[in-house]
Amino acid sequence: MRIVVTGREGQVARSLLEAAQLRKGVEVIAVGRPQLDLARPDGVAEALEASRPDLVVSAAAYTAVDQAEDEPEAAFAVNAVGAGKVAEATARLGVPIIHLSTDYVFDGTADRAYVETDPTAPCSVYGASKLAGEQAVAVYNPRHLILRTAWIYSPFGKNFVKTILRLATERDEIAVVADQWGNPTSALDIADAILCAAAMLGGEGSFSAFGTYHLAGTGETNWSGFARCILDTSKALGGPKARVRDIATADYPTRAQRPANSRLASAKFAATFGWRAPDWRKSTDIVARHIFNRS
Ligand SMILES: NC(=O)C1=CN([C@@H]2O[C@H](COP(=O)(O)OP(=O)(O)OC[C@H]3O[C@@H](n4cnc5c(N)ncnc54)[C@H](OP(=O)(O)O)[C@@H]3O)[C@@H](O)[C@H]2O)C=CC1
Ligand SMILES: Cc1cn([C@H]2C[C@H](O)[C@@H](COP(=O)(O)OP(=O)(O)O[C@H]3O[C@@H](C)C(=O)[C@@H](O)[C@H]3O)O2)c(=O)[nH]c1=O
Ligand SMILES: [Mg+2]
Repeated sequence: MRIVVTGREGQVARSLLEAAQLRKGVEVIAVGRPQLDLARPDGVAEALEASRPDLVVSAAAYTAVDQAEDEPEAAFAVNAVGAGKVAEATARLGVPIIHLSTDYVFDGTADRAYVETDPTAPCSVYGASKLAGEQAVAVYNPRHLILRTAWIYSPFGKNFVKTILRLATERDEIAVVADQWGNPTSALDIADAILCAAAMLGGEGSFSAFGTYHLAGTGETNWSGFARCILDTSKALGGPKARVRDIATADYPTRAQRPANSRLASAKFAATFGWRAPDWRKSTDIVARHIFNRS
């Protein structure tokens, strides 16, 4: 099976490329700028056709949450129009699409983990642009899996784990918000889950459970708890050390508003695909070992 993933250097794209190396019968090809530029929709179909996919993983996105508040047109061009173009191209090629979306489609006012049927109400431009992307993907290709995930970290690219490790080399104490709750999710786990789902989509027998799924790490924490776990792990592996101080969201002003509760219930994905993420602490340890070259 030939899987084409959009974006070359993204966390999910790089994790998929790495995961595919360990599997027989799966080839992952990453296509990104300049060949495939989601902000220039005219070339999207051509770039995907040229890579002859059996399945497309739509992972590329405008992911700068605060910056999106200042350039909503750019965020919507990539996350809504661009995602729709990718889906349209897959429909024309007659192949399914696995599209990545986010917990930030919710406003965070629920007092429990969100399920797939909960009403969406994004409180940021990024969240709104990703929601518009979900809707476009669903319109253009009925053979879609929309995977809403959250708080992605990995050995690759920019993410919270790498930011906290960097800050720990610069400071003795790091102040981190303790009133936003969610599920840290390793991109290495997402890649594993995607390959598991892809095998079912492309396997014998007709797959019919297309639709929207939540797919996040097992267990929940807040950003401060996540930072503590990262630094405990770092200390144990001989990496940088720092203390974490709990603060409130109001003490850490940002351009974009973020949901106070963005916990996702991933039971539907587990029931359909027989795959569940490891505990988030276990996955944090694995990613930290990759970063420190200690796996
Ligand atoms: N990061 C997170 O915490 C979360 C992410 N998601 C979603 O999961 C998906 C994967 O996220 P992640 O791997 O972390 O993303 P990254 O931010 O690591 O990577 C984004 C990728 O998108 C590419 N990209 C950005 N703009 C364009 C464009 N105009 N044309 C083509 N490619 C472009 C980037 O390319 P380049 O390398 O050239 O910059 C990069 O490869 C995204 O859809 C995101 O919205 C969902 C929940 C949480
Ligand atoms: C670096 C830092 C962040 N924070 C806070 C800010 C924010 O509320 C939280 C996380 O910071 P980030 O910049 O990683 O947050 P953010 O970029 O909003 O992360 C989001 O990215 C997009 C793409 C998603 O789809 C989401 O699931 C989520 O992962 O921690 C601190 O309190 N102290 C710090 O030192
Ligand atoms: Mg960020």
